Amino acid sequence: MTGTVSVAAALAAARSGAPIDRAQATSLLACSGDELIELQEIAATLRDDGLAAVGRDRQITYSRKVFIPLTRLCRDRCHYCTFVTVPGKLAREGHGMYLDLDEVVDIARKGAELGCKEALFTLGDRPEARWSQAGEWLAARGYTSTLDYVRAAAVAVLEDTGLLPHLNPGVMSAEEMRRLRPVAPSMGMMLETTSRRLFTDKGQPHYGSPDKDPLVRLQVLHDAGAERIPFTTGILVGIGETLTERAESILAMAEVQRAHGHIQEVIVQNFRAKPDTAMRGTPDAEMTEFLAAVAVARIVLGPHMRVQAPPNLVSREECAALVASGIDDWGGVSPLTPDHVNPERPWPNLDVLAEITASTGHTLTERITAQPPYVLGGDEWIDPSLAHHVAALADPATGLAAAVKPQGRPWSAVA
Ligand SMILES: O=c1nc2n(C[C@H](O)[C@H](O)[C@H](O)CO)c3cc(O)ccc3cc-2c(=O)[nH]1
Ligand SMILES: C[C@H]1O[C@@H](n2cnc3c(N)ncnc32)[C@H](O)[C@@H]1O
Ligand code: MET
Ligand code: SF4
Repeated sequence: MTGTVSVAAALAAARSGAPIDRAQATSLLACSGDELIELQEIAATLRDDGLAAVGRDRQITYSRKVFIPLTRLCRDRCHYCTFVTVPGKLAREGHGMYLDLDEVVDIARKGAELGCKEALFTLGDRPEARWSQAGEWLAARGYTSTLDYVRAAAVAVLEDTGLLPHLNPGVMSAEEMRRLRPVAPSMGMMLETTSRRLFTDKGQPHYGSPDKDPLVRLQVLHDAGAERIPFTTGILVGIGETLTERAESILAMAEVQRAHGHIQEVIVQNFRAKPDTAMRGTPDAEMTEFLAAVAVARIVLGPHMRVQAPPNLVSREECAALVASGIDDWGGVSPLTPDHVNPERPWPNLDVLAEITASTGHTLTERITAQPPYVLGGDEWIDPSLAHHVAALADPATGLAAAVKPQGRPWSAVA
């Protein structure tokens, strides 16, 4: 057990660029007032230096995307989740267990018209393990699992629209990721937290959700690294984790990145209570704590990590505070589809986001789903089966988005 560290000593360590340990990170996560301002300055300077060093002075990126909720059925029951539903409810509302391929392609095609370049597949984890209706729906169409269907849907999007899939289907095995790698330039799964207590203890948000065991999630992160998949992860702030647990979660992501180098971005997402969930009475993540978490993530993960916070989960003024805390990416923003995970929080219009970003002295810059170093990294990171699809949307000089509209093109597996 490390002892407590004074905030002043932890700030001095952060300022000097020394590695930050658990006790120091915990102490920094508690900063408020003038100390928070100092913490934010350290983090923002680190971000600025990192971007300048790679020739991207003051660029803050986003990915123009459509959100494709392939299925809302899930074997888990996270207490904060409003996305998850049950077969009876879907049937009553006249919806299928999954989106059909033509529904998927229809969303992507409308997105392509609006210049979207990413198709974000976010879905429930392995619903067939809990719901026979899910397994039957898949079997009737010749699919062996939800992830098998994700692969087919990604191929349909690539061929019919040219959008690049980003897969966020929850826990995957190494073998499942290997099968999906040729159809998506990037994938992701939030670590959420390393707190095992939030999973093992009755009444806690991850109790009863086998896919939220942090040991399982850390294994996924390591497996994705071994498979050389540009990977997005992150933490959910304010679900009942202590500051020490929050510090441990950030340090764990840094450790994974040191081992494999595949973490293309880290999302720091604030919990927002939803009325129809078990956590409806839990207060939203507190803004001071959230800003400190963003800054500590930046400091621990370093100048070359892309640190992302979604602009739709805070106010306009708070967006500026996120920039001041060291983010350099807004994540996926859609001119078409809602954020189905946070349906009550519309994205700012892209002109407004550009204005907000400009007001902080930065330039809003469009990227594609895989972050520039991975786009430019060739075969090590982008499967050869996707090379043409990616090249069609990327600026070859920067690895960011080119000024083009996606177009469908045939996809085939390259051995
Ligand atoms: O609209 C959303 N996009 C989410 N995204 C997508 C993200 O906004 C971007 O599309 C990706 O970062 C593209 O690089 C996630 C992606 C992941 O890999 C893991 C978690 C998330 C979480 C969300 C989310 O809650 N809402
Ligand atoms: C897709 C990601 O969205 C996040 N997520 C799920 N529910 C909420 C909520 N109520 N508030 C904020 N983020 C949420 C989780 O981190 C999940 O992994
Ligand atoms: C809708 S939540 C995002 C995808 C997956 N079910 C997870 O929790 O990781
Ligand atoms: S957060 Fe993801 S894993 Fe948890 S219930 Fe919702 S869809 Fe399922």
